[in-house]
Amino acid sequence: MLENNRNSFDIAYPFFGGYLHTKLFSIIMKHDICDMLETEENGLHYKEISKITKINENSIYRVMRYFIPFKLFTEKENGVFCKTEISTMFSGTFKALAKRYSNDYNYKLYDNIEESIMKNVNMGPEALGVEKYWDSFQKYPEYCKLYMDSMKSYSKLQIENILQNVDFSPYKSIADIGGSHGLLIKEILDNYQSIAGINFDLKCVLDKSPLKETPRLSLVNGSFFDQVPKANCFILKNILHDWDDEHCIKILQTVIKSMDQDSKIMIIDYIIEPKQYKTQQLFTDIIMLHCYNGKERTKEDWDQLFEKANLKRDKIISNVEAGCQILSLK
Ligand SMILES: C[S@@+](CC[C@H](N)C(=O)[O-])C[C@H]1O[C@@H](n2cnc3c(N)ncnc32)[C@H](O)[C@@H]1O
Repeated sequence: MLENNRNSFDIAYPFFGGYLHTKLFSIIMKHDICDMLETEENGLHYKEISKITKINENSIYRVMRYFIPFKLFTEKENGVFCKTEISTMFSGTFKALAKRYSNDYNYKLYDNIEESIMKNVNMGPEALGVEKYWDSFQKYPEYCKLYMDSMKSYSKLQIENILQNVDFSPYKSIADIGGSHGLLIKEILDNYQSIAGINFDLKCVLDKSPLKETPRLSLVNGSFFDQVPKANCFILKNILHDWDDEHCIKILQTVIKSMDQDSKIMIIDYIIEPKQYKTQQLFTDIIMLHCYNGKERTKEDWDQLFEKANLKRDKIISNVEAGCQILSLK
């Protein structure tokens, strides 16, 4: 009976306790506590953690202990906390994503999510006091940095897979439209010595990127609603899901103007499969609604969009880690 009760609580807790859980997790991430714990064997006493972070001894002990059932830490001996597979993840691959999503800006951003859901309109920017989500980057440069770092680490999860699945050799020039940190185009150029690349994004984003121009890499700023540079291949990775169909068509039309006869557009985004829902896709679908009026799309949604933009889908290359690729022809 007791076990049953515990199980029921474990199931029920994330539904009503998620806010507290993530708020506590944000303290762990803000103070880089996962990084402090060296190995799964050698831990750190909570009094040491308290000294480094300046968090009260008693309360940091209770916060660390809180996360033990969630396997974020283990407590080897009284008061000594050690790393686990999960905290290793949060000091590596998922560090930047976790920092961004558990950050105070995100709490501010989601404060009015109920309004977005009630109206099916993106009210997120209003919560941040800006007209469009992208304007928040100018207003809060430190949030822009968190965002870029998170997109970079998310991209790292995708890039290896993209390079394995896509042959870029037919193209002389590739423009990554909304390329942000520029990690993808840099990797493509490193792998294909004959290709010239362009990383295209808003000025405020490129100004923050450590990426530098090289003889084969140009950095071009501007808006994809106005004009994009000419290229043989245009990559739109995690771009169209940020926008409703009407804006996607405008973006695609801008790209079409810069295409020549043989140019291709490569869209790298999710494809929702109704009978195989994935947590990650449905999570970002809600973010898209609240922040941008965008959405994650099914294959049918994509095809309808392409039809409206006068584009024909060439092929779906493959399902990859954290994304899907679709090739479109003009
Ligand atoms: C979700 S991020 C994707 C970044 C990158 N492609 C990736 O997959 O990591 C969307 C990008 O679109 C850019 N963006 C938003 N509005 C834009 C506009 N009007 N013109 C050009 N880029 C824009 C943002 O600055 C951001 O870098």
